[in-house]
Amino acid sequence: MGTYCNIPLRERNIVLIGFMGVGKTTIGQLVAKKLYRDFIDVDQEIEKRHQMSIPAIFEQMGEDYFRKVERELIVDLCTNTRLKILSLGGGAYLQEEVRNACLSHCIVFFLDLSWECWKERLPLIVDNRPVLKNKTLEEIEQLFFQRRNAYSIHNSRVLTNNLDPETVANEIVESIKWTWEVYEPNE
Ligand SMILES: Nc1ncnc2c1ncn2[C@@H]1O[C@H](COP(=O)(O)OP(=O)(O)OP(=O)(O)O)[C@@H](O)[C@H]1O
Ligand SMILES: O=C(O)C1=C[C@@H](O)[C@@H](O)[C@H](O)C1
Ligand SMILES: [Mg+2]
Repeated sequence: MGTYCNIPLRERNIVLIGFMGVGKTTIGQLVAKKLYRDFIDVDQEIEKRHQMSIPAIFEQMGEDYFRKVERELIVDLCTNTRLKILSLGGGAYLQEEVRNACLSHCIVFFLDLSWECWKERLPLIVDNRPVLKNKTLEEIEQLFFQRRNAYSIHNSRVLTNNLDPETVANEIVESIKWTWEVYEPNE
């Protein structure tokens, strides 16, 4: 765990990363409840601040604008808040500045899912994820594997294949409590 960070482990934000639809929003909410912490979903926060849906922001303001807003919000949350559960949008972690902010201030969990399992999720999410719009399944598969390079830089990975959200959330909570106990045991 980064020794250059002076925030106690127990106070660091917990960040969930991973491809669209792996469950960052669903599972982040559950983790927050279980740890009695505030939950912030970066996509939802951007929608709230703009009073617009993500697809509308992409359409009317463009992806570059969205990425800038996303980056600035995440860097701000990582730098200026503690004790939160943060679920990122699926593409946020592709930005180096986002990775650096998350890795230097927070504990980063990569929610992983096999391509075979992910494909079954596609119908649930395809309508409101602009990045998937007009892409063939082959193109989405390419994106899925390309993005793994960025997601592979994390503190902890949870493989979620065939696990329900509750089970994944419990695994994350156990893992984080283990980390706290090992690195910062209570007196
Ligand atoms: N472990 C799971 N098992 C089955 N379905 C799940 C699981 N986790 C999430 N889902 C379902 O998959 C869909 C996408 O989940 P969710 O919105 O949490 O993904 P996400 O990672 O936040 O996506 P995005 O990157 O686009 O924000 C939802 O319909 C959710 O109910
Ligand atoms: O993976 C992506 O690039 C995205 C994922 C969503 O969470 C949203 O942030 C948006 O639809 C872009
Ligand atoms: Mg989400």
